[in-house]
Amino acid sequence: MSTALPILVVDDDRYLLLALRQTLELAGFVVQTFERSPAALAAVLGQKEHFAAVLADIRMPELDGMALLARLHKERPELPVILITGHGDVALAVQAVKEGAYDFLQKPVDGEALLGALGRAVERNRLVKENRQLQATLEASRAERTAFYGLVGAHPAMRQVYRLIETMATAPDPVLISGETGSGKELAARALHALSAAGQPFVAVNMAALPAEMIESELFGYERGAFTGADSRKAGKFEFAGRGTLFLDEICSMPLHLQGKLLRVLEERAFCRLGGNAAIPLGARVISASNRDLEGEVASGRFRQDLYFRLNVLPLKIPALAERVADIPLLARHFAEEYALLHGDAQVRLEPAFLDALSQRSWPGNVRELRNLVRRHCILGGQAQQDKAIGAPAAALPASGPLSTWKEHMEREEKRYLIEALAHAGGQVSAACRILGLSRKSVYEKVRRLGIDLEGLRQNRAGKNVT
Ligand SMILES: Nc1ncnc2c1ncn2[C@@H]1O[C@H](COP(=O)(O)OP(=O)(O)OP(=O)(O)O)[C@@H](O)[C@H]1O
Repeated sequence: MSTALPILVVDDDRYLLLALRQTLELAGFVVQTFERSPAALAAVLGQKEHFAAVLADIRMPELDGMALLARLHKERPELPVILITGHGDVALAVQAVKEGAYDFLQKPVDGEALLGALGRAVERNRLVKENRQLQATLEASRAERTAFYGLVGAHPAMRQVYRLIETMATAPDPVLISGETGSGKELAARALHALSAAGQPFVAVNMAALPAEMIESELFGYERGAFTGADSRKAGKFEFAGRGTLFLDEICSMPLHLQGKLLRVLEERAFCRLGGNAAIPLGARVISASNRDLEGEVASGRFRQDLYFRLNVLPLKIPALAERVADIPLLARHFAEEYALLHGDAQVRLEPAFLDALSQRSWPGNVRELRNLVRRHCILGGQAQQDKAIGAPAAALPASGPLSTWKEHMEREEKRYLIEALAHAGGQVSAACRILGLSRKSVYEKVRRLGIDLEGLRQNRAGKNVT
């Protein structure tokens, strides 16, 4: 410990003052003494000296030690004050410590006890100051943040999101993330997970991408024989999530009858596999997300109000890209860098005109759409036709492809999933039924409705067997 620290000593007893000065100076402190406490107070508040500690007699005329302590504690709360008390003053000294004194010493003052108390006091003072400096540095770097756990953005609205995520990470309650499609809801969920359950599983389930009949078994798992095709026990997403995070994306697509079941699970914090009775404790935190207005869904009776309240304990709104246009160049450069890194290419320079044009067009697909457009730009390079369009004034800019309707999107997903299962089953419908947990009737209905070439899938499989 450096001992060249300034200590203020105040005592109306001139002899004691002299003795204290000698002891402290011998120990290497720089000592300033006062016989009158108002002068001592003025020296501290006058800011001429930054004392490391104050040593004051408790009994003094004019301003006594307790009154001096009260003033110092109010105006310089971090400055340690040690009071010197007489024999009969122990109760008063205890009171002084309650009111903020760092310590007290009894007369006659023992040199060793004095140096010990002072050493501890200045050390604490140093730590408090250091901590304050660290906090200030941290605050400054927070205020300048341009990225946060995979989320890129320096707009105040995004910095507010970062702060909220940090706060929400300290509580175990459900979080409901809202925001337009492609605005970064899943990334926000992953950031929350990284801060609250790093090292534990993050399990994401997209309610809109799963056929309605499969959602229940996907979430809760099943016991052998729970339904036709359930020939072995299977764990569900709740189980896989363990003590981590279960991310329920597009929660508004959850069928009504399952919403009641999810509500019960969240309230009882336990669930059963389908066809089973054993209650499995729910250890994971549930984060849900919706790009539709859930309150509107509740009003129209498509979403249970009680479940909405249960999921929306901590609401987190991700702003649309249109609300943070200033972040577009930063995001575009980030995606160009990401592309170069992934493909081992030299980084594409993004021309100011290109960045300007990006900032002027509209982004119905939000950051996802921006990412796709920047990637296309990186792939096609400066000469490509698209580039001309991308670099053109806003009015001439095409969207990065028309968005399909909800129904078209769902049918595409359904078809893709069915083809995957059928291909996996070698075109055998009965085997695909087992994988999908669907009846033959409903698989044939889907094959017909979605125009899937079952024969082609079978031949493809046969061809593969031959070669
Ligand atoms: N702030 C961001 N910084 C960097 N990348 C982002 C940001 N926001 C979104 N992205 C990227 O955009 C894409 C879409 O993000 P994400 O899946 O999190 O959006 P979402 O809101 O969950 O979309 P949806 O509602 O369609 O499920 C991802 O590739 C993601 O990495």
